[in-house]
Amino acid sequence: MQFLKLFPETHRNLDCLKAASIYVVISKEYAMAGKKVLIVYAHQEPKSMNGSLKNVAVDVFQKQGCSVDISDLYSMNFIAAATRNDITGELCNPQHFRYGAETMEAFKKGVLCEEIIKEQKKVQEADLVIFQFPLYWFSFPAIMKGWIDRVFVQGFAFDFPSIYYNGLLKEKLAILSFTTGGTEEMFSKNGVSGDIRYLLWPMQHGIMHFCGFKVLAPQISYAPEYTGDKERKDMLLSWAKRLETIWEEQPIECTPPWYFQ
Ligand SMILES: Cc1cc2nc3c(=O)[nH]c(=O)nc-3n(C[C@H](O)[C@H](O)[C@H](O)COP(=O)(O)OP(=O)(O)OC[C@H]3O[C@@H](n4cnc5c(N)ncnc54)[C@H](O)[C@@H]3O)c2cc1C
Ligand SMILES: [Zn+2]
Repeated sequence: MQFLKLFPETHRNLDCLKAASIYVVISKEYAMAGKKVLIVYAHQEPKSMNGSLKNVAVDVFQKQGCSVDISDLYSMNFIAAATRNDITGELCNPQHFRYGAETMEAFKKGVLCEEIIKEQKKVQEADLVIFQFPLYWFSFPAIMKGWIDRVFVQGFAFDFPSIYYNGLLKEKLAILSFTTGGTEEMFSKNGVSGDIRYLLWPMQHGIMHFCGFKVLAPQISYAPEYTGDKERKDMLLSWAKRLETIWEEQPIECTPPWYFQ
């Protein structure tokens, strides 16, 4: 108060400051309100931890006024295998089938199968793609890997030389949110499974970054089957908390030192 008497101008300045901070809050909300999120979700059981993590994300984004699309791969009976059936038109070379070359051509001609076209549209519209899955053999479950194999077609997700920082999906963000069987300690540098970042290299760098995505730090929910209910609730809360400010996050520096140093 003494300070305000000495500097009466400050009243006005404080009002300006208040107005500015309200403006920042409103503009932040405005900025995230129109955002579009795609959750690519791979779990067979809605009551699973992965199911709960997916639901938490849907809740938070809907509260933010974002639109959320979900590709629930098991419910969709999504086909994991990359085959000739993915091309509905004539093949360029039926004598020697090359999946990559044929799907690239089919993408250009608009003759990929309906299932792939639908998923590509969802990716195209999304600002952020979240991959929600249980870790299977240090990687994605087959159904999700199949989604990647079939949806991230050359010409759509990447081309040459449009890879990594020039990948065709470079305006988008990606996050891997996954659960593990192993504990955090097992996935440490000196643990039996080695640093979790070693296995993130093919998934985050080899796939997401290759296609141009800006990669946000992964959300790892360690060993939910082996912790108590309180710990699981905390994992869900920390995901919800993180998602509240997800649009302000900076991507990781997705280069070898992040993974291997
Ligand atoms: C083929 C295969 C390969 C695998 N490879 C690996 C591997 O390489 N490395 C590795 O570490 N692990 C591996 N695993 C283990 C796997 O990653 C874990 O089993 C999985 O991540 C656990 O997640 P979940 O969602 O399936 O758990 P769930 O068993 O579905 O859930 C765990 C617990 O959370 C509870 N829960 C759900 N929702 C809530 C809620 N809202 N609040 C409180 N509790 C809740 C459930 O009731 C349950 O008790 C593998 C598993 C398989 C089948
Ligand atoms: Zn990278």
